[in-house]
Amino acid sequence: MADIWQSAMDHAVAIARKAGEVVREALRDDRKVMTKSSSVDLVTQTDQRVEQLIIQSVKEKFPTHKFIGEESVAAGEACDLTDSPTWIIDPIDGTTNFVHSFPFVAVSIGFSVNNQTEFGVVYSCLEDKMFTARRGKGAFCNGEPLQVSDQEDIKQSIIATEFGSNRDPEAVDKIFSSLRNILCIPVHGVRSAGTAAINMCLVASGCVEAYYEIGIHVWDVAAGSLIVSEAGGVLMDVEGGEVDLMSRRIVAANSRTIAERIVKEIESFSLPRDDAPTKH
Ligand SMILES: O=P([O-])([O-])O[C@@H]1[C@@H](O)[C@H](O)[C@@H](O)[C@H](O)[C@@H]1O
Ligand SMILES: [Mg+2]
Ligand SMILES: [Mg+2]
Repeated sequence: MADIWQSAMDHAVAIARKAGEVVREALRDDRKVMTKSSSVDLVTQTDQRVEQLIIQSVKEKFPTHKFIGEESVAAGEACDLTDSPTWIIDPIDGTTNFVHSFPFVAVSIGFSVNNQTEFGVVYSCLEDKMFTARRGKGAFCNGEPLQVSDQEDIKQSIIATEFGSNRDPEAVDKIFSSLRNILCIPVHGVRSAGTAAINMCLVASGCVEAYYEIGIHVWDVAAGSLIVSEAGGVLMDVEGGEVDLMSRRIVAANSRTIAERIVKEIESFSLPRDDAPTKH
């Protein structure tokens, strides 16, 4: 039976690759850096240009589809996920890396229908790695199948996390307390790619056993979540319940065993949900 979303996924792959060319080109120029929620929450004109490139191209082919775009939300658009076909876009995941020419920068495009992610595309622009997943049909990198690590011993594992852009001392204390707890299990190591989407693709590729973070947004993880699941991985909330992509918290792991072991060490805290009503 024909897959009604195949043409949309094909478009996502094509536009992600084109966006990656824009990102690589922009790395050759000076980047005008602006800030959003704080002095360390960076955005550039390239983030904004790439998001508009993706959205305009989709509107031409799929005029009834909806969007959740990081920079559109930053400009005041709603972050509401409905049953409608919705493109969940992070035009540059790893903007701080992009500003500093640190070589892990991704374009992330998730696609949701009836509140279920149907496909995810993460293009690692400088590695030229196209990570894709279609619900129920596996996860791939440049067409090669992905499989999570089979490591079940946390003490033989590498764990990825990020420190985000939250500099509130109480939050930072919990972030570092969780990091200390996990490091002292002990694990083999902790890594930060600087982008949630690439961290999740590293889980899907079997390079790290788990990634966790409190502070992410739905656009950071929508595509990566399906790529992890379709590679045989597990998603969980940082307190062990079902993952909620709007909750700003996630654990993505190769197995429930590793996920539950990580959860035990995390000092969790809550943040306003992505879909919380915006205060006017
Ligand atoms: O802003 P951006 O580069 O698209 O996304 C980034 C995320 O990928 C990362 O996990 C988080 O720690 C950063 O604070 C930032 O949110
Ligand atoms: Mg992001
Ligand atoms: Mg971004």
